[in-house]
Amino acid sequence: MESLPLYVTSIVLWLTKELFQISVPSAKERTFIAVKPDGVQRRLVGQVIHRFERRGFKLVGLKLLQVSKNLLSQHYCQLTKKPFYPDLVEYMTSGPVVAMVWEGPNIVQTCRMMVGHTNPAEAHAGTIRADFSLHVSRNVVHASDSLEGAQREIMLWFDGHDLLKWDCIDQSVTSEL
Ligand SMILES: Cc1cn([C@H]2C[C@H](O)[C@@H](COP(=O)(O)OP(=O)(O)OP(=O)(O)O)O2)c(=O)[nH]c1=O
Ligand SMILES: Nc1ncnc2c1ncn2[C@@H]1O[C@H](COP(=O)(O)OP(=O)(O)O)[C@@H](O)[C@H]1O
Ligand SMILES: [Mg+2]
Repeated sequence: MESLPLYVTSIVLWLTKELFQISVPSAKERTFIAVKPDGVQRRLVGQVIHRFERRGFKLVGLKLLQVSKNLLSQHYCQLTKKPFYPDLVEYMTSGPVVAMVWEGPNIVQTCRMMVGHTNPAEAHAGTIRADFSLHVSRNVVHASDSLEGAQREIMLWFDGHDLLKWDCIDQSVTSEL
C-alpha cells in the first residue's frame, strides 16, 4: 500500500490532537541539574552525565564553577530557615560544582525520578542517589523539583547566551511532536 503524502499525515495528526485534546509533553522542557561538590570530588561527573544521555535527554548547557554563598542562598532560598542550612552552605561551597541544563519531554519529573529521594537511605535502587550515596547531607546531585523551579534555577545559574539550541539528528521524529 502506498504511504500517504507527508502533509496529509501532518494534517491528520494535528486534527487528532485538536479533536481529542491529546496533550503531548513538550520536547523543549528544560531542567537544571548540578553535580554537587561530593560528586565532583568522587569523579562521578561522567557517570551522572551518562545517565541522562543514555535516557535520551539533550545537554544544552554545562559549566564547572565554584559556587558563591550569594548564589547558593538564592538557589536554596526556601531552605534558609532549616537547621541544616549552615552545613548545606558549607558543603555546597566546599569545592567545584558542575551545573547543567538538560532538555527533553517531561524532563523535570523524569530527572527527579532518576535522581531519587533526597535522602539516599530512602531512594530506590537504580536512582543516582541510591547508587552513589549514603547520606542526605552528601547526596551527589541536585535536580529541579518543578517546572517553575527549573525556570528560576536556570535563569539563576546560566546566562541565556550560554544555553545552546541544537538538533539531535537521531530525534527528529520526537522533536516534531
Ligand atoms: C531535608 C534536608 C536536606 N539537606 C540537604 C541535602 C539536600 O540535597 C539539600 C536540599 O534539600 P532539599 O531541597 O529538601 O532536597 P532536594 O532533594 O530537593 O535536594 P536538591 O534541592 O539539592 O536537589 O539540603 C540536609 O542536609 N538535611 C535535611 O534534612
Ligand atoms: N535533613 C537534611 N540534612 C542534611 N541535608 C539535607 C537535609 N534535607 C535536605 N538536605 C540537603 O538539601 C538539599 C535540598 O533539599 P530539597 O530541595 O528539599 O531536596 P532535593 O535535593 O531532593 O530537591 C538536599 O538535596 C540535601 O543536599
Ligand atoms: Mg530541592
